[in-house]
Amino acid sequence: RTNPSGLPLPPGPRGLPLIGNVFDIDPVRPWLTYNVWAERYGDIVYSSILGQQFIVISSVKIARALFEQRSSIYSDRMNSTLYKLFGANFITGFLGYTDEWRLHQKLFHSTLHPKATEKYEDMYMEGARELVVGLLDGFMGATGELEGHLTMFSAALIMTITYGYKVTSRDDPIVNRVQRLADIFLTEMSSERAMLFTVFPSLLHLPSWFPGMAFKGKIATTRKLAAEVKDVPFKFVKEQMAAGTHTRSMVSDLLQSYEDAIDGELEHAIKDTAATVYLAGAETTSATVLTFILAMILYPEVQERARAEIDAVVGKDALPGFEHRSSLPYIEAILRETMRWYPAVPLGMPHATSTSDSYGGYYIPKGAVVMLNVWGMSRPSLDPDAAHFDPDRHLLSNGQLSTDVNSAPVFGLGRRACPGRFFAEGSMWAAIVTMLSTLRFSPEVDANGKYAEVKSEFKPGAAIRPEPFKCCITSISTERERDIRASRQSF
Ligand code: HEM
Repeated sequence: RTNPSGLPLPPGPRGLPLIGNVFDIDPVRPWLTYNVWAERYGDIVYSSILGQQFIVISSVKIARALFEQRSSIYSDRMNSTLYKLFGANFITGFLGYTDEWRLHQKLFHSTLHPKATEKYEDMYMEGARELVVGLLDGFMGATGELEGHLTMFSAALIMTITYGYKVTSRDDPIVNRVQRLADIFLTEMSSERAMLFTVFPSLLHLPSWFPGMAFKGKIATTRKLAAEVKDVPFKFVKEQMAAGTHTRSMVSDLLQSYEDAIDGELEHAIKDTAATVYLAGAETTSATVLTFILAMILYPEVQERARAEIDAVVGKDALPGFEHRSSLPYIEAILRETMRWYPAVPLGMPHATSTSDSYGGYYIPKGAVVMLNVWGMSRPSLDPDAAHFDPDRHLLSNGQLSTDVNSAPVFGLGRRACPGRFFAEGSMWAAIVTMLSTLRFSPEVDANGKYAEVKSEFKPGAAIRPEPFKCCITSISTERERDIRASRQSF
């Protein structure tokens, strides 16, 4: 669609010529700026940065109308030369709305749809129990130490499910390599830089000694690293399969189910989707579980109520498992509330329009970047209660879970919605329920016997996560602890 009736662009802040609104936006926490804009201009706001037009949506209703009902227009991504240059253009989330993306989508769907992910439930539980034992044996209350345990939890689980590869130490070479790549992508391919080179690709010809271009010096090694991240674990699976020693995984399932149809293109796509899993899933999962622990320390009454639900449904000394999930609505509500309270990806991943459109009397240009202000939908600035962690907001008066279609889309919406959602929810549920059944989280006690203050402060990154905090972790059930240690032998 073009703009034949001369419709206006959506309202928004007036920017400076050429650079647009670049200086208006909080560079570290842009979602805070978008909340202010939503209050001032409404739920659909237009802006521009360095010539790139973008639209920010702060209402679930509008987001659904565009991303779901008009998904053929709103499912593209910003096509930055920078991604290609760094060898990051294999990542599913960066692909345009192309046949290559459709193939990735099909592969993800066949292994990660809700029914298919049930086959990973034992692995989620195994990971959760390893995490609990790690916290009981190795956690000394030091700042930052908690992050290490959670990073290990999500990395090990992702490697097991994706490649059937067992990670046993924090120095694992395969995990180190992919984590290094994730760190480089995060620092060198910021959205602002990606946008700049999308609008002015010729700037990329400037030499690396030119101010602001030093990142070019890292391109060759990053591309090599990206190739290794895709090839090394994939080769591991193929070798294990050839020797008949492989354990079931996403990659082995895909290789087996497409056995007769495998050609170069398909093999390439399997490698790329598998490597995407760590880059998309590791930080988001560990950050969300860390947020959960912070909430439990700040809201001890929620922790106690959760424990009472587990004891009543599962039995005082028995261990919870997936067979209990549907009978534990309060635990499910805690998981939902954790993702609402501090959504790990507060602006989702930007979509882009593949043709022009109009909505609500406004013109939406082709090629505009369209962002979901998930933060604003989760925490409307006009709701004084929004900062409060309250799982009850997800429950009906009869104690059952609500099916609120207006809840913030923390996994995105439409055809580009997160394909790892069920994997993420299953693994986080296993971690949360296992920890609540065996551990108590509390603030650290200082030399005078007083609880140290814990603040809810968060830092941005690939996923936003709490600033390091100190805490105490104690075992609350010797029976469950014993059974967890014993069950690890059988995995
Ligand atoms: C708490 C955990 C997670 C959160 C909060 C999360 C959130 C998101 C969000 C907001 C998007 C953008 C959706 C959109 O564009 O509308 C996304 C995309 C994506 N996520 Fe997740 N995610 C999580 C875990 C995972 C896991 C475990 C995987 C592993 C398979 C994964 C794989 C992906 C992929 C491949 C995309 C890109 C989809 C596409 O562009 O078509 N995510 N995720």
